[in-house]
Amino acid sequence: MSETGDADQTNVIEGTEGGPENLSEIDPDTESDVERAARRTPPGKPLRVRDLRKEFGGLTAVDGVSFDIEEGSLTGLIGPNGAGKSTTFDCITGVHRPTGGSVHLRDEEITGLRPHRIANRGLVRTFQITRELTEMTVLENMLLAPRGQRGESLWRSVLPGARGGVRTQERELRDRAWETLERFEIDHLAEEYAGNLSGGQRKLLEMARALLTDPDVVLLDEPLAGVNPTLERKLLAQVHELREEGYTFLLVEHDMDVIMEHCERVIVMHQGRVLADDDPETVRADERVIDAYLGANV
Ligand SMILES: Nc1ncnc2c1ncn2[C@@H]1O[C@H](COP(=O)(O)OP(=O)(O)OP(=O)(O)O)[C@@H](O)[C@H]1O
Repeated sequence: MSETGDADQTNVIEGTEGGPENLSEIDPDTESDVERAARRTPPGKPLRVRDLRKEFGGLTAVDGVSFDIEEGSLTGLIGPNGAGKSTTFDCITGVHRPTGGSVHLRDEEITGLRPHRIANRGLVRTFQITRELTEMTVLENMLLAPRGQRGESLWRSVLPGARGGVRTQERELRDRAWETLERFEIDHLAEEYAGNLSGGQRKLLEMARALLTDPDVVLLDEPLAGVNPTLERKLLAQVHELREEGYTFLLVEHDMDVIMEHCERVIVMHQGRVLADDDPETVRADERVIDAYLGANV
């Protein structure tokens, strides 16, 4: 069965789909096995992006982006407005089907797969809590693992009809939901409607939901927007702790101080391309980066 063939059996929880372009996978290309092997991720680099492109009509939003992400790292992805950061995230996570290039997660090519398929393989991103989800409690948000997360397959396996151990799996899912809420110190809010949470608490919930399914690689999309300094410290401390446990993070964040202080590596995008990819100090001193930011409406 194709990767997209059974997608409709699941409920759409969030608007992560990029439209008709997601409905099919990228056509198999004609490259040789040797070329294909060269694009796979080497050991210690769970995510490899090669020559990624995305065009919207006549506009090239992502123009040949390549990078590898190190295991257990916190890498920042920055760039002025319109640089192509979100589109890159969307192409990696299957929200958009790339126009060209490839994405590998460990040994597997995930280019053009639908978001939940990619999540099932261990790459997730944080999603904003949508309006429907604000009308559910925090715990319900956790248990209703959103489309595009590994929990979906876990949840499906506890539905009637699944073979054996249904209660055990359901209990495990609940236990993990509680543990994750405790980890982010929002377990006391479990019965609260998500809509009643503060901006910062919602960000913690978004992160908890992404982490619920124990992913390998987590893409954080502006996790600190609207977060007060106390919660910001808490969130960043969690990210560092999780990193030490082996999770790998790629972070899009507009707060440059956070990026420079917390990431060991920074990828700078400008006009759809990678302008610099280095440690924070080197990036900060890079004339091309300074020019790109000075010339842009950041
Ligand atoms: N769905 C779309 N249709 C058409 N153009 C798009 C679409 N999404 C993004 N773009 C365009 O692609 C370019 C890159 O946008 P993108 O949102 O990826 O940049 P960004 O670096 O994330 O910017 P920001 O920091 O402002 O969020 C921009 O010119 C944007 O207008």
